[in-house]
Amino acid sequence: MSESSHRPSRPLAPGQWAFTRWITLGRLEALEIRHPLFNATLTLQGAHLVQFQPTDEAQWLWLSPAARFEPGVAIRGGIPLCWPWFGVPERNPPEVRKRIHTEQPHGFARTALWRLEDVRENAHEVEISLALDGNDDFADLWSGHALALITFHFSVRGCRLALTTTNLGAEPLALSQALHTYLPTPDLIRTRVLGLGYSSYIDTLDNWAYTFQEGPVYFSGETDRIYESGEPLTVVTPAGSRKLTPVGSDSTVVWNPGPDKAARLSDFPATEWPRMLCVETANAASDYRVLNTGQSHTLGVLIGR
Ligand SMILES: O=P(O)(O)OC[C@H]1O[C@H](O)[C@H](O)[C@@H](O)[C@@H]1O
Repeated sequence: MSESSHRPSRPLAPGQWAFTRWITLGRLEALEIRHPLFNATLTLQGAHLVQFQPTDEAQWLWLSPAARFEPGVAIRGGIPLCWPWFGVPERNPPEVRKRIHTEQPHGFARTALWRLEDVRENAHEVEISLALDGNDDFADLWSGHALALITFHFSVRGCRLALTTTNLGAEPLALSQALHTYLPTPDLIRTRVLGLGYSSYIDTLDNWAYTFQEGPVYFSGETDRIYESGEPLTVVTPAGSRKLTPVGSDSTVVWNPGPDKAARLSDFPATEWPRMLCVETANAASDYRVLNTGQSHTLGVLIGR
């Protein structure tokens, strides 16, 4: 399929969009939004939000200085979409795992080419929707037939993502997924996540042991946890705070690679781990979802002030 076929079928008359334009980011086709109130960049590959920045503010998302923008390569930073499974296949519930025919983590959506469905703009907001058909094109990786539709809503208040999955297959569909949000911090050790207190989590670094969170989440190095909570969160860093309000989620992944894993990770400078953290709005572990034929589920997050 040629790249241009992913653009809207209507001819792009000059001036059709006031704030959005096509750009090439590395070797990827992308949409750049330059609105008087905010800027954002979104690649067609992965429907990946790379950057979001209200005017005169710092970037709200962390992007690795070593991120690559190449076909088939997951972008390190921004918000990768993990779909239709989260994490390594072998750690997924049997119902999810039985459809997966690869050992690759986090599904195939983050490296697949999505198609642009809609761009809407006004003086206050920009809304962009993209779609991906999870069908036989991915048969070597996964069995299923589902439509993924993501809508990004940008305003000066923040950005809102809504990822709706519809089961188009004849059998019930079990999936896990995450909006894998990378956030910046000037200093991880002085960063905390509020809102996960009094919930249980799976500590994947402690043999997937169930553990109880007493108060705020603090970081001292590598952290990789699946919290059984979809409550609103506040991430407090020395540079300020950010609120994350999940929709359709009862699980939240909190991740930082720490020094050793950072040195092994792709497209991740070894010294960068104290300057980022991931807080991922998820349907992971026992929070996986089952959709009957024709049924939809929306996983979303509002990243706000
Ligand atoms: O390197 P990636 O495939 O992008 O995964 C990055 C990270 O994603 C999630 O946060 C998982 O919980 C981690 O275990 C994983 O290391």
